[in-house]
Amino acid sequence: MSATIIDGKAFAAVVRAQVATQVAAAKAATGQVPGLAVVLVGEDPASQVYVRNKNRQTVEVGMNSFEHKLAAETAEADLLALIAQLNADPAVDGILVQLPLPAHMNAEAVINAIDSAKDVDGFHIDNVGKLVTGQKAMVPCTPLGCLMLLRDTLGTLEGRDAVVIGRSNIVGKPMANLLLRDGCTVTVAHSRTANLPDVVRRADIVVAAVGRPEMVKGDWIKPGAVVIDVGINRVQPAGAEKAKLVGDCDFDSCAAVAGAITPVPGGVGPMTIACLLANTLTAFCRRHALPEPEGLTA
Ligand SMILES: NC(=O)C1=CN([C@@H]2O[C@H](COP(=O)(O)OP(=O)(O)OC[C@H]3O[C@@H](n4cnc5c(N)ncnc54)[C@H](OP(=O)(O)O)[C@@H]3O)[C@@H](O)[C@H]2O)C=CC1
Ligand SMILES: Nc1nc(=O)c2c([nH]1)NC[C@@H]1CN(c3ccc(C(=O)N[C@@H](CCC(=O)O)C(=O)O)cc3)C=[N+]21
Repeated sequence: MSATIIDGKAFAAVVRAQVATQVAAAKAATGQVPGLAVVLVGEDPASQVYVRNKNRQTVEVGMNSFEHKLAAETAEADLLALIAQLNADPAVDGILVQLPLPAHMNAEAVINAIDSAKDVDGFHIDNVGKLVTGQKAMVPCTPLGCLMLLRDTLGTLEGRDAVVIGRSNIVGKPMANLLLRDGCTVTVAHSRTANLPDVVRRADIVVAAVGRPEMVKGDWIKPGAVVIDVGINRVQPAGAEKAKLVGDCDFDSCAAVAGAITPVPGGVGPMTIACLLANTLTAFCRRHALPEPEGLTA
């Protein structure tokens, strides 16, 4: 194996420590601490794990955490009423509605009902528009975490060829826009892309956000490229009792060729939560007309 392993877990701990320091300073300046409200509709076990982790880490950095659990059959109108209440609550700086929502709800309408200043996921149409046009926005947590890891690994991203595999609104598209803003030449690949391995072979930076276990193989990777694996796939290995977590990249074969690579778990996942806390602090600072948090925004 030749690649450097990018330790997202350790980097995320550094980000959280920076958030904690700046939360303490914000508290000293205002007498208040940032608050994050997380709304979970239904009982998806994976979502429950994330929400529990978010809750614990929010409290650890000195913020208030407000958890709202609603039954899967909750009416959309009731969820919208809760969002209206959180929008109006001065103790709440950030609102995250865990996705996916149950099928009977219109996720777009729900997301756009969140006050865009409190939209710490960066999914509200106003924040998407601001990101694309280069205005100050709330930047989606997973792509922001990937950007931090890439800047730390490579320094400037200017002039690099980047291939993002996946075009979702949550990961692929905002990732592509952030890389474009940092000066990369960006290709966005997806399920209809022709000759995907050849497209990926051009890349100095590969971001895989596909949701297909171990799809990206080592012989797709240009020697020395930086590989960011966003995928979180729970698989059941033959003969093994416990399910395990794998990424969208075949780790061993990619690590043999890449210059640097993120592992799963311990790569992008912990950065997503750290960036959620960073965004909540950013929202608090903007609302209280404090300076932007240092080193925590895109
Ligand atoms: N680490 C973290 O914090 C997070 C991890 N994730 C993980 O990242 C992965 C992607 O998530 P998300 O973006 O929400 O997923 P989506 O399912 O919304 O999007 C997947 C994208 O991959 C593309 N795709 C699917 N199959 C192929 C294929 N065979 N070849 C090329 N492209 C393909 C799809 O193309 P098309 O548009 O044509 O259908 C789509 O654009 C998942 O594993 C998810 O669990 C997600 C969020 C946070
Ligand atoms: N509104 C909304 N915003 C999100 O950001 C959002 C969401 N909905 N729905 C689900 C996805 C997924 N997601 C992850 C967060 C942390 C880890 C994470 O911490 N992963 C650990 C492992 C955790 C484990 O063991 O299961 C790791 O990769 O090391 C993973 C995935 C955020 N998402």
